[in-house]
Amino acid sequence: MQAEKFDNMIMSVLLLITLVVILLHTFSLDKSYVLDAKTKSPVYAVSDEGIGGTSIAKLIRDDDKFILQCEIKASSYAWPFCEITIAIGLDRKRNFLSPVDLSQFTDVIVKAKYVGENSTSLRFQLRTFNEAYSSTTDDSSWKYNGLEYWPEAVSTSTTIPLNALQVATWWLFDRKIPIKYAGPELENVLVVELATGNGIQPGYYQIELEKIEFVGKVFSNKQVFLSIITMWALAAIAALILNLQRSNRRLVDAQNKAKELKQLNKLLSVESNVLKQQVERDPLTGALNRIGLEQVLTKSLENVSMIFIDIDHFKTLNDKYGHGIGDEILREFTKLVSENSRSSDFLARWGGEEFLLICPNCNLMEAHDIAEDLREVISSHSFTHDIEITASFGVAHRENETTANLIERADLALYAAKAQGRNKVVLSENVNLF
Ligand SMILES: Nc1nc2c(ncn2[C@@H]2O[C@H](COP(=O)(O)OP(=O)(O)OP(=O)(O)O)[C@@H](O)[C@H]2O)c(=O)[nH]1
Repeated sequence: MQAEKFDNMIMSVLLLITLVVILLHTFSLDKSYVLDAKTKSPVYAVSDEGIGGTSIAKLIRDDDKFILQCEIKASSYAWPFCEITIAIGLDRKRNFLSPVDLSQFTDVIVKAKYVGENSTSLRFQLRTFNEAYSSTTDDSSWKYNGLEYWPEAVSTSTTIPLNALQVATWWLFDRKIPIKYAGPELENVLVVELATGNGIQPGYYQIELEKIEFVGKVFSNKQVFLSIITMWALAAIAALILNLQRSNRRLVDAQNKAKELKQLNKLLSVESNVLKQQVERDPLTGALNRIGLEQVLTKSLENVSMIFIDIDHFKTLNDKYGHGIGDEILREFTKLVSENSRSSDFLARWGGEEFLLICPNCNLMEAHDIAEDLREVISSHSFTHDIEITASFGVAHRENETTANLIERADLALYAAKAQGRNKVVLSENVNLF
């Protein structure tokens, strides 16, 4: 239960984290990189003058904008232009400084427009460096990633998705750039350019540039979803390990409990055996008592014979040696009879110095032989204090009769044995003869 609560709590925390991350990513965590009149990067006006053309460009830096004054002149140079160059990766002397990585941004908002009579398209370009094909000293080796567009007359803001930028094909062709580098690369931007468009007619043009703003998310969608998936995957692995540990612990607990129960069972079974012994056994001799005898006789035993045994003149023995010695003799007698009867036989103390030996799978003659052997063993045994005793035996085989009847017949045979002078074995069958 405790573990379940813990799991639910962890699950809720993970869900909450996932939700918060998605919400933050969607509605917040924006980043931007702004280039405006306050930028510290060097900003220049460039024209075709010097590369074969005669156009003149002049840059005025206002408080809140750049103004490019441009006189496009017809000349032998086929592609006259004027341009604002913001050298974000160069120093003031146009030396290579350090490129800026703009690849993590998704869009660029260009706030620029033509003012005055003449207007045409604008060319937005990012010039990038790749050591595979660029040289730090030759700016014509820097890739042209650009887009030409028509600025709105009213709204001066144009949003350009950065994935819409294309590499100038004339540059790819001129520089013999390998195809694998033919696509836009925005990792190492050195220069941001805003130039007049292609096919511009001679005349005076003025461009006002307020701001170029690169916008994007602090983390990319890929990063966010990868982190969420990683978090859930780690949580799943942790949950698996935890559950495995819990199962192992439960297994060990169960095994310990089973062991305890087994021990308890053993103890109970020992106790129950002791109790059974106490209930079914005679405390003095350890032979079965009447309850024990009854248990034996209710078993479905086959071919049962019964031997009634009575120690001769036990009263005299008691009188002579005392009751204590009499008890000792009874114990020793029981031991002797048990040791000299079959392991399948049952010895019970019927009362006083009287015993019954129940012999299953034993016909009358076999029972007679057992009794005879016992008689001899007893009479020849030297008991405690060198006492010698004898016993008389009445033997009966169970016929189709009640137990009481069988006992009575064995008792009668015993009586006959006593009558014949003791230390005798008499079969029930022969009782009537006497
Ligand atoms: N020491 C001792 N004596 C017992 C016990 N139970 C019965 N007795 C004695 O056993 C004697 C039985 O005497 P009797 O029934 O007269 O029989 P007996 O003296 O053996 O004579 P026969 O059976 O005719 O040979 C009595 O003196 C009883 O007191 C017992 O648990 N311990």
